[in-house]
Amino acid sequence: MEIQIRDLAKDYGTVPALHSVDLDVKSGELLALLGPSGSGKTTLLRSIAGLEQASRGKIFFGEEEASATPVRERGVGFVFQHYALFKHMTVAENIGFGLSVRPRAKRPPKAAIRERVLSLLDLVRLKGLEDRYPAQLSGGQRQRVALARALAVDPKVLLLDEPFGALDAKVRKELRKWLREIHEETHYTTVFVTHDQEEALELADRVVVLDKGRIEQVGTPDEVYDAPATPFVFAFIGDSSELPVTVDQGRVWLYDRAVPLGLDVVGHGPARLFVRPQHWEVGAPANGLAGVVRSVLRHGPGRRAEVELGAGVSVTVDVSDDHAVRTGDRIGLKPSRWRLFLADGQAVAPIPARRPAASGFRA
Ligand SMILES: Nc1ncnc2c1ncn2[C@@H]1O[C@H](COP(=O)(O)OP(=O)(O)OP(=O)(O)O)[C@@H](O)[C@H]1O
Repeated sequence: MEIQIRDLAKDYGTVPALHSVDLDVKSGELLALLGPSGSGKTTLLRSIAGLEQASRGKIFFGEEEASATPVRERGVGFVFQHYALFKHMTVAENIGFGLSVRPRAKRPPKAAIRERVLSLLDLVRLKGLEDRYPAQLSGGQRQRVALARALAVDPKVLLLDEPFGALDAKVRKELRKWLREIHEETHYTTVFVTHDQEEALELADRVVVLDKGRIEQVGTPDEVYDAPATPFVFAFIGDSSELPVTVDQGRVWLYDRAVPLGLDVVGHGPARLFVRPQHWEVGAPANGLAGVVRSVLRHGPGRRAEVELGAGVSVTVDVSDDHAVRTGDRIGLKPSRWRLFLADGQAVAPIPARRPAASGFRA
């Protein structure tokens, strides 16, 4: 079931939480809503569910206007971060609940409900735990039950609000893998909210990056990481350094020094240059932007240096172990990949991406 969101806006009194959001969710895809706290992720998800009344705009499930359909009839499966299962019901009763409370005419026979519950238990890898009570499960197991309960009624869309947010890092990682596997098996159209970029990039087919109630970018994990569309997305996803530069006659200047970008750029005026730590080439001071190494710290398998370029500008640089870079050294830096945004937020030139992004320069 595809979802179309058109010009959706939501205000809480005078506080705008969503501004004119347009979004298409493809049938069968796993879409992440990613953004900092207060960016509107939950409001968007709850609006899709019908739990929040939008101030303006429309939502379609397929051809049908969902925004005109009562919540109960939207056919939405919802899993919350703290979805309290019914404590007095067993796992099997919890999962079968949605089916067992259907009106008599639509309610499957008891044996059919039992069969559906057992197959869902199998799907969420909890076979054998059907007679336990929620208090006898771990947090991760409870979220699996919550997902099975949401799936029991065969929803048109599945909505997950920080489903693993309350769990520890190791369990989160396991459940991430598990959710991806379940998605491969079931292909429910799924939208999930997370503020954890690693979770979004690892799990989702596409990521929607939100800030202040607006969509900044929609793209595959590779697209949002390799070719961020806006300065916000570049700064928010992955590590990066930002240099306040000026574009003049095809060259990019950090104050009075030309930044060695290897090609000319189109545009004029103040701009923001973004570079990821792994995209600096380290050489002699005369061979690039000269700077002084202020610190070198271990970072995963390699090392990461803070390099001061002067005038209060520092950048973070990954250095391989065989580079003898030490605190106090003077080195020269050249960006191998970068992205430049003019003051109006437009990208001047794309980063050569692993997966080719739209290429060419802006006129
Ligand atoms: N019931 C409410 N009443 C008033 N303002 C609200 C209400 N719910 C959300 N907001 C405001 O709307 C904006 C978006 O909130 P929302 O919960 O959608 O953000 P979020 O991205 O999900 O944040 P978080 O990651 O912290 O949950 C915020 O400014 C928030 O303070």
